[in-house]
Amino acid sequence: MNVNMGVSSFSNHSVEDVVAAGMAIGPVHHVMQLYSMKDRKTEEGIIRRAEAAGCKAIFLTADSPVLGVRYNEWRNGFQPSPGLGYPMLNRSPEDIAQQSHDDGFNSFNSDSHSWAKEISWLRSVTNMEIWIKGVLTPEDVELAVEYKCDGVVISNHGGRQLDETPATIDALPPCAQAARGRIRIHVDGGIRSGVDIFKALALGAECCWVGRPALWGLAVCLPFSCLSSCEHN
Ligand SMILES: Cc1cc2nc3c(=O)[nH]c(=O)nc-3n(C[C@H](O)[C@H](O)[C@H](O)COP(=O)(O)O)c2cc1C
Repeated sequence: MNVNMGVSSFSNHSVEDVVAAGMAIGPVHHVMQLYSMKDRKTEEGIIRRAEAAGCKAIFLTADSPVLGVRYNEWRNGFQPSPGLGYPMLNRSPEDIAQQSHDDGFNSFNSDSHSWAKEISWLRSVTNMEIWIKGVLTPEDVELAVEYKCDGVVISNHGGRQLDETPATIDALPPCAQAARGRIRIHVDGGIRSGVDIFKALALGAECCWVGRPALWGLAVCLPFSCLSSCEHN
């Protein structure tokens, strides 16, 4: 099916385990999602583990220097289920139970990132491809070209970061036009069927990513349903 897998820095399973599970079902390209972090040693540790596990690229998420205001999560007192930690951040379940989700997120992530600072640092520590996830404007596509990034993911974080962001399917065409073939373009957000994928490819994306459909498939019937949610939609 040519499915790729992106591993979050906040994943509840390690990149080593996720890559092993992916490779057990077929050739899967893995990428490591990264945030700009306050502690470069933690950030570099994630990069080294991703390289050793065989990830091809870093997806640097640019849209979350701080966590968005998430009323539902506040109302529900969102926390990962007991027993789940953040192994890529070396945080045990007990560690993360001691902080709210927002405080935990904001304690790791740098709120002062910039193109110049982040890209040159990443280039100095890894040969993996560098993609910027969370681009929504032609201006940012131009900057990604200028900073010699390998690709951009047109994404609004599934609409979970800021209210009122443009839909990615609307942001895609001007971004693809600005790219003029100089940089690779992927998209995510609201991709729910083959027709959605067709539209995204027609509007200039090379590839689509999905977030929630995989989780819904897993929640309903574990891995079989997840695969079937990819195959049938
Ligand atoms: C539960 C959940 C956790 C997420 N965590 C991250 C994350 O750690 N880093 C990140 O860059 N994006 C994260 N995202 C956003 C996804 O990577 C992706 O941009 C989004 O889910 C795509 O929209 P879709 O769910 O409509 O397919 C998360 C999304 C969900 C639903």
